Amino acid sequence: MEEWPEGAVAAPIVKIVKLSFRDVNRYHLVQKTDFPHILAPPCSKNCVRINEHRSEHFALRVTYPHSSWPIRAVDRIASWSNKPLTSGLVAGFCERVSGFTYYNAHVMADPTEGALVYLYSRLKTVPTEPRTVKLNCEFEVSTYRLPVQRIFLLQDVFVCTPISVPQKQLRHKQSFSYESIHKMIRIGFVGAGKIAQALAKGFIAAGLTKGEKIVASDPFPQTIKNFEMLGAQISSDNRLVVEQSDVVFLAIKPETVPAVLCNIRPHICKRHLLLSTAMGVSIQDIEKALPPATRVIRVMPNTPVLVRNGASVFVCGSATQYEDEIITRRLLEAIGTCDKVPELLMDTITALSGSGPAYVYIIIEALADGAVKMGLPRDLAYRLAAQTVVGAGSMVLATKAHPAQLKDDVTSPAGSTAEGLHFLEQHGLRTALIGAIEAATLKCRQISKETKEHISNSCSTKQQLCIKSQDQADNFSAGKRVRN
Ligand SMILES: NC(=O)C1=CN([C@@H]2O[C@H](COP(=O)(O)OP(=O)(O)OC[C@H]3O[C@@H](n4cnc5c(N)ncnc54)[C@H](OP(=O)(O)O)[C@@H]3O)[C@@H](O)[C@H]2O)C=CC1
Ligand SMILES: O=C(O)[C@@H]1CCC=N1
Repeated sequence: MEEWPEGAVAAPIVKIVKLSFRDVNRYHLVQKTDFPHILAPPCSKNCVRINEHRSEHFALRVTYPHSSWPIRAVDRIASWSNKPLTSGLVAGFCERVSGFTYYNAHVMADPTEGALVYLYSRLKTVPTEPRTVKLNCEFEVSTYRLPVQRIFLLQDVFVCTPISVPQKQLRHKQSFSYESIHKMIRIGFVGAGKIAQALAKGFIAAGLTKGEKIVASDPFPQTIKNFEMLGAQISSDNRLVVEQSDVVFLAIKPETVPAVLCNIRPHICKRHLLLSTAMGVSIQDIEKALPPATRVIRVMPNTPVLVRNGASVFVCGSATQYEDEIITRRLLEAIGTCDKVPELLMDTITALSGSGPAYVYIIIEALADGAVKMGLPRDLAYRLAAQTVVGAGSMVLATKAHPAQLKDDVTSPAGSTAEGLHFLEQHGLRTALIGAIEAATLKCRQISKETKEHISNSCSTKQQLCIKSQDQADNFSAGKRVRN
C-alpha cells in the first residue's frame, strides 16, 4: 500500500444522510477522476432512468469489475491508496428546480473494504444559494448489478470526510482541500497578453491557484512583466512554460499559432492538457500540429473572467478524457459561466461573448456621454451606466423572461423610455448590433480558413518551421524581440 499524500485524511466510515452544498465545503475533498469503471449511463437497461423533469432519488448498487480495481486519485496524487474496492453504493438525487436540473450522487465504498465515500455532483448551473440534497437510506435497499460503463452525469468525485472527524481518526492532521488540488495543477500561459492576464487573475482571485504556481511566456518584456507582478515565473521561451506546467493555455493570436505549436511540439507529453483560446483555430488544426493523442480543448473566454464574471465555452478535442472536461469546467466555472458547445458554433460565440464586452463598453461609454451631455458628473454617469448593464443582464438570466418583455416592463405609456427607444430604432441600434455579430463571425471564419491553410502548409514543411521556431525561441531566450 502506498503512502497517502501529505495532507490527505483517512476517510472514516461515514453515513451521509443529508448534504448541502454548504456542507461540501466543510468536507475534505480529494478529487478523483478515474471512474469510468463504475456506473452505467442513466438510460441504460439496467440503470435507473433519471427523469430530468422532476425531482427524484435514485439508487444503485454497483459491482466493480475487478477486485483489484485500485482507488486512484487524479493525476499528481495518483495511487494515494491502492486498496481494492469490489463493491459500492451509488446514491443520487436529481432535482428540477426553477428550470434547472441538478444532479448529485454518491458512491460509497463497501465499508469493509475501503471505507471511503465519494461524492459526485454535477450542476447544470451552480445554485446561488446552498441547496439541501437529501441522500437517505433508500439507496441501501437497491440491488442493481450494473455493467461497467462510463458515468455521464456526474461531474466530480471527491473523497470526503466530515470536518468533525476526531483527530485521532485522521492519519494526517492537515486537511486536503478541494482548492489545494488546483494548486497542484501548474497552469502555464503561452502568450501573456490580455486574455492570459484576465484568466490568470481570475484563477488567482478564485483561489484555484497562486501566482507562483503560474508560468508564462511572451516575447514582449512589457507584457510579461504583468505576470511577474502576479508572482508568476516568466520566460521568453514557450518551451519552458510547457515543461513546467500541466495545463497549458495557448493565448496567442491565430497567425502565431502554427509556429508556436511547432516550437512546443517536442515538449508536449502525456500529462499536458492544452487549452487554446486562439480565435478561429480549430481543434483539428491544433491536433494536426501536435503529437498524436495530445489532449486539446478549445476555449473561448471573455475578459470579464478577470472579475470572475466571464462567459466561457469550450470544445473537447479527439483525445481528451472526461477528466479533462472536468478540469476545464472547474477552471472556467470558477471565473464565470462555462458551457460545452459544438465547434461549429465557435465563430459566432467568439463574435458574441468573446468580442461582446467591447460592444458593451461602447454602449456604456455612449450612455454615460449622453448623461454627461445632459449634466451628470462623469464618474456617476459611468457607474450608473455600468450598473444598469449589469442589472439588465442579471434580469435576463434570473427571470428567463424574454428581453422584449423586460423592455416593455420599463417602458411606461407616454413615458420617457418610449422616446429613447424610438430614437434608438430610428438610428438603427438593433441593425448595428446584429451587423456587428455577423461581421465578427465572418472575420472569425476567414481567419479560421487562413489558419487552416497555414497549418497545412506548416505541417508539410514542419521540419523547416521547427528549425525556424527553434531559432526564434532561442532568440527570445537571448532576450531579443522577434516577431513572427
Ligand atoms: N482579448 C480577448 O478578450 C480574447 C482573446 N481571445 C483570443 O486569445 C488570443 C490572444 O488574444 P489577446 O490576449 O487579446 O492578444 P494579445 O495580443 O493581448 O496577447 C497575445 C500575446 O502573445 C504574444 N506573442 C506573440 N508571439 C508570440 C510567441 N511566438 N510566443 C508567445 N507569445 C507570443 C504577443 O506579443 P506581441 O504583442 O509582442 O506580439 C502578445 O503579448 C487571440 O487568439 C484571441 O483571439 C479569446 C477570447 C477573448
Ligand atoms: O478580437 C479578437 O480577435 C478576440 C476574439 C474574441 C475577443 N477578442
